[in-house]
Amino acid sequence: MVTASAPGKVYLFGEHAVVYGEPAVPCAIGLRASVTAEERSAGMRIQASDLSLDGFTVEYDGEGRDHPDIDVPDTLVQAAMGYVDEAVTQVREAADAPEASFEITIESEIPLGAGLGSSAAVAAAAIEAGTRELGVEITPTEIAERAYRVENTVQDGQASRADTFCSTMGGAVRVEGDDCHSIESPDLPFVIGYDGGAGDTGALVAGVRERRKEYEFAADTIEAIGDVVRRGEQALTANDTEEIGNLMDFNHGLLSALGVSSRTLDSMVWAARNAGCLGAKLTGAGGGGCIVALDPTPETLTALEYTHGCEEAFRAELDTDGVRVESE
Ligand SMILES: Nc1ncnc2c1ncn2[C@@H]1O[C@H](COP(=O)(O)OP(=O)(O)OP(=O)(O)O)[C@@H](O)[C@H]1O
Ligand SMILES: C[C@@](O)(CCO)CC(=O)[O-]
Ligand SMILES: [Mg+2]
Repeated sequence: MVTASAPGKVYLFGEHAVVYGEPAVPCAIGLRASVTAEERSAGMRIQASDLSLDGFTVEYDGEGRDHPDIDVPDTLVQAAMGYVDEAVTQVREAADAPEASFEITIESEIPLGAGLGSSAAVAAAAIEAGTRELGVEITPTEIAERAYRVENTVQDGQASRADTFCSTMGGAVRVEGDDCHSIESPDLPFVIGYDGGAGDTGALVAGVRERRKEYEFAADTIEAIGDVVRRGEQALTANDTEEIGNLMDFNHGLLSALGVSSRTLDSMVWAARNAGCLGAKLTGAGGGGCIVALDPTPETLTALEYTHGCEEAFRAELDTDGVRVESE
């Protein structure tokens, strides 16, 4: 039995545009997803207690699938299982063990579908745990590549390597197409606001694709996000947190124009700005979920705690540890 974990992330800059080849800078944070894999002789069994309030267990054997808790909607089970199914496919391929079956248990501190990269963390941790359980050690680069394939399949062939590379390597990273590397980042005072909701990454990415097809200025907006990221990288190198904040504000406006913000995300962004943060933006796919603000003072955290629509506000720190084995 092997347990591996991987961190969630916030985007300083560049989500969505990164799907079209612009650069992005996500940073891993200290909230992790843990996946335990234990080989079984036949039939997969998956336990994912964070997926619904009551939690549920899914058993399947590759042919059909039944889930004993009949009150869990099929769509939730399907959506939920996509990432795990694909991660298991990657494990079997990496270990050259097409018949391998597992009992998989997922436990996560990362809210689901909220822009903090829960899917990438689950994929990376599942690949590490599953391959190790089969006695195969793969490099972080291969874990990142295989976790990317998981996201790309579930997101209908439209995913970037940003979330999966960041979750696998930890720390701050820069991703542009298939060019992925770790970068130096100052310790930034992240404050996260969470509206308790979620957005479907695949659907939001598809929405941006439609907008981009319909309006050429939406394509320009995506390029403008790329320009913001390039300026953001200079600000990071110069350790200029004020400028990083300004550029995060700009980035949020452009994401809003692409249609991926929401009323509560905007309220939280404005609450943070009114509290005097250095900058604030939605993080991840959007539609609902989390914003990230920079504020070394307690003001933004307090303001978010009193903001209508904000369910939870907390500080987060850059986590330099990527995917790691917890026990074997
Ligand atoms: N704890 C978990 N247990 C099982 N599956 C999970 C868990 N956390 C995430 N997942 C899978 O990831 C999906 C959510 O991924 P999605 O990409 O929509 O959001 P996210 O990764 O949290 O946010 P973003 O991609 O915007 O950063 C869930 O529907 C589920 O399939
Ligand atoms: C919206 C997106 O850019 C980030 C989701 O966390 C999608 C992706 O990069 O695959
Ligand atoms: Mg995701």
